[in-house]
Amino acid sequence: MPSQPKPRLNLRIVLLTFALFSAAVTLANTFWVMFKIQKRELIENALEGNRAYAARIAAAVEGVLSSDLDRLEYGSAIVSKNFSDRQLLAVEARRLLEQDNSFNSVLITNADGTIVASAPERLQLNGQSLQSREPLERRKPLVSNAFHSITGNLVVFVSQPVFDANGQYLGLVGGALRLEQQNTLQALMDLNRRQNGAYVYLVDSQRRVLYHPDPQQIGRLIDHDRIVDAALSQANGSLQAVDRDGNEMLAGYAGIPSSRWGIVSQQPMAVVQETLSVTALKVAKGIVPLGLLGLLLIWWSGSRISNPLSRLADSAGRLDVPESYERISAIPVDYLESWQLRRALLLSVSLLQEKIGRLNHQAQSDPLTGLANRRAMQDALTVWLESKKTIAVISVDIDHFKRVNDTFGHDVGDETLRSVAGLMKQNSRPSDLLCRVGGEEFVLLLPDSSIAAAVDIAERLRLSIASTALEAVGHITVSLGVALWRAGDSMDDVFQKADQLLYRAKQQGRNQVVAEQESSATGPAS
Ligand SMILES: Nc1nc2c(ncn2[C@@H]2O[C@H](COP(=O)(O)OP(=O)(O)OP(=O)(O)O)[C@@H](O)[C@H]2O)c(=O)[nH]1
Repeated sequence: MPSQPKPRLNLRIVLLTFALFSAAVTLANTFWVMFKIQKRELIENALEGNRAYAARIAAAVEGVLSSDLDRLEYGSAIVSKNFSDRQLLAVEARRLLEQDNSFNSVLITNADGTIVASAPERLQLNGQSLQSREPLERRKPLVSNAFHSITGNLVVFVSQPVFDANGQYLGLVGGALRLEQQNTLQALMDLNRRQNGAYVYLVDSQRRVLYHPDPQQIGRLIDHDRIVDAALSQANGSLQAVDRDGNEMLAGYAGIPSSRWGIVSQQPMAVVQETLSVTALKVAKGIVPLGLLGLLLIWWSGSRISNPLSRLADSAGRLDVPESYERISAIPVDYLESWQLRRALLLSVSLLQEKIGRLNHQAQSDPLTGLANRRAMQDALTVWLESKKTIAVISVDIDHFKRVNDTFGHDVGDETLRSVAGLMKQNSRPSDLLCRVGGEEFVLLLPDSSIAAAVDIAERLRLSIASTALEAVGHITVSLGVALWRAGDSMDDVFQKADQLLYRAKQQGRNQVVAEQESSATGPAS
């Protein structure tokens, strides 16, 4: 099977990363959508506000101009009755000027455009020619575009033609509005100054600025500006566009039909962006604590979900450890999948440990007799030498076992070995360890035993074997050597001693026990 590298990510990291990532994306998305909606709304509101504002100002300007025309029409009617009376014309010009603040100067010209009366008189305009020829040619009520007057001021000229009773054109009565000076138009516009970076300006049909909150801009020509184009089309609407100075603007526009002028009310997009940034910051401040709480909650619940799985996975890698079953049982399982996994693992632990136990038993026992083998004896001694004060060692060897084999065959020999093992079990305590260490050699280890107690057991075993008639073989005997290990002794020396005592028992005629200290053999069974 091809070996794959061990994955470095664990479930907890995957789960938490995914959950936190999803939450963060959802939060960011919500914030982004809110931001977009808010932006759209602010833009639409600004556009609609400017459109409505431009329409309102246009209507007001239209009202001012039409009332100026009305006043001049009235003056025209008065002077037409006696146009040759210069005194009358002068009085009427003064009256029109002083009536209110509508005009900065009032002129009356004859049909050639020569000024025949004017106010204020200090300007001394009488006898000079009218700069703008258009009103003379058109012979209609007219609001001009801006132009430079005789005195060099930038003005617009509002005029009414003067006809006699026969309909003959006599000249005109007109009022000049100086764009840089206070007049009703200026007063109206100044009254309507706007907040939040928004402002209004007025252009004539030739794109010249007639009013602007920044006086520097008055008289300037605005070419190539979509917003001005829209205003001069005389429609009322709104537009998001870049102005001539390269600033993105949210503009409303409206036309003034009597003069073909246009009004623009506009607000830099940057102001909306700024409002938006402030709102976004407020929203973020509101969202962040709640968002953090949510993320903490996800972190906590993610940990709770993944914790049992992590612990189960960790335990799955160490099923062979003896305390596995208890450790896995202690893992809390709150949901079905973890419960199923725990149950499966517990089952695996039981099966595995049962199998390990079986293998251990097989590895540590003698297959013929079922007694412990040398390895098991070593393992037991490793533990006992640490914890026991004494261990009695009884070495057992069957007498003339070769004869059994030779006489009855190997199988009967094996059966005899099994019978001797059975008798050894019968004559020992559960705490004793019975081992087969060679062909027909056995060792009994008796923990916490005295030499006398060990001799008793050895003797009982000898008698038991000698008195038992085995099938096919009949009676056999064993010889035994008994030695005692005390804490601090060398175990190898004690085994050697037990073997020497056994050898002595053989030499002394077999079927007897020879123990240390007394060094006396208990006599053979008679
Ligand atoms: N059937 C059988 N015989 C075995 C086994 N292991 C060893 N033997 C035999 O046990 C016999 C041991 O014989 P010896 O060591 O000469 O000693 P003995 O005949 O018992 O004589 P003494 O020990 O001096 O009383 C040999 O014939 C071995 O072949 C076994 O597993 N099964």
